[in-house]
Amino acid sequence: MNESIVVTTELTKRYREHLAVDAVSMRVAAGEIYGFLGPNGAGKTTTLRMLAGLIRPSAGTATVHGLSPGDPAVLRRIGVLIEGPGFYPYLSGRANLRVLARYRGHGRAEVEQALDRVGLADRAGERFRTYSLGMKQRLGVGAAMLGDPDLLILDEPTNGLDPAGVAEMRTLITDLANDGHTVLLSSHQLIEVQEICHRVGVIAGGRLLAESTVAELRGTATLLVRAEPVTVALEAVRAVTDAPARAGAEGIRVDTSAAMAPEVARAVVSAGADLLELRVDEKSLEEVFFEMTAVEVAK
Ligand SMILES: Nc1ncnc2c1ncn2[C@@H]1O[C@H](COP(=O)(O)OP(=O)(O)OP(=O)(O)O)[C@@H](O)[C@H]1O
Repeated sequence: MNESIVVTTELTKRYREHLAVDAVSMRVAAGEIYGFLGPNGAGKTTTLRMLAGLIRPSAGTATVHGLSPGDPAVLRRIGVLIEGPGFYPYLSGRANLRVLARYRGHGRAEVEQALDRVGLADRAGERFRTYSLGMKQRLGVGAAMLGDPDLLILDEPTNGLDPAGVAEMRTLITDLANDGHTVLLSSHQLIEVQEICHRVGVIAGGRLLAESTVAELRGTATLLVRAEPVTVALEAVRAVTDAPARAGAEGIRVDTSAAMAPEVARAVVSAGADLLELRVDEKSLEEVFFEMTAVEVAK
């Protein structure tokens, strides 16, 4: 894997007796889109705030580009969108970014570059209050993009967007990663995470339950075989694979890769059974996520 940009070790945040983030050890590699995934109140925003240097951990450590999160050298290299920057409704998108740019020591050229990156160059002269929610969110990403930082930390960038807005944001984030930016985003919208993130960290109740690629998280695929008679088919399946196979109401489930499908089909047919259906049934990230977080809640 590429060089790690963000590394946390047992990172913890406690608010009085409440453990908001509980010993989280995570790693975000250069150039990847890392999805921080969890239900409401899981501890996503609190973790991102610690990484952005906005709040201090109660215990554990975090480094960004090998340095402490609040270090000025780090702040120059990261762009943050957490709980939306406050934009002035009566100023244009461009004027809003200019206000922020002046405050952060960036010039007008950087404002134009950021507007261009988030696809708002054509509408930059219009007042912020006339923007759609999707445009407002993109302006937020534009604000984070000022100075072209190499790491973007985006808290729920698609929150409240309609499907078209979600799709636009997804394209924007993918484009940014293709241009070499590293993106750490949080979300409870599993579908988008599944589609655009290279790796995900699943958090619930303050604890990081898993960190892996989406494919690894989903585990092996299941082949679903509907055939008659079931007993003949099950025996045939077991003769060609050692993978666990069981007959249930839907048919026979075989926990194996999709590549086994032709061999399983041949075995069932040559054993004399009628093959009614054969499909590869992959768990969606959503199913995995609910299974994992339900276990955590039940503890
Ligand atoms: N400043 C604070 N004081 C006390 N408790 C807090 C504070 N900030 C967050 N918490 C609590 O810490 C827990 C984690 O909150 P956090 O905002 O990090 O979750 P989240 O995963 O971002 O959820 P959401 O998607 O709802 O924003 C919650 O129970 C929250 O109430």
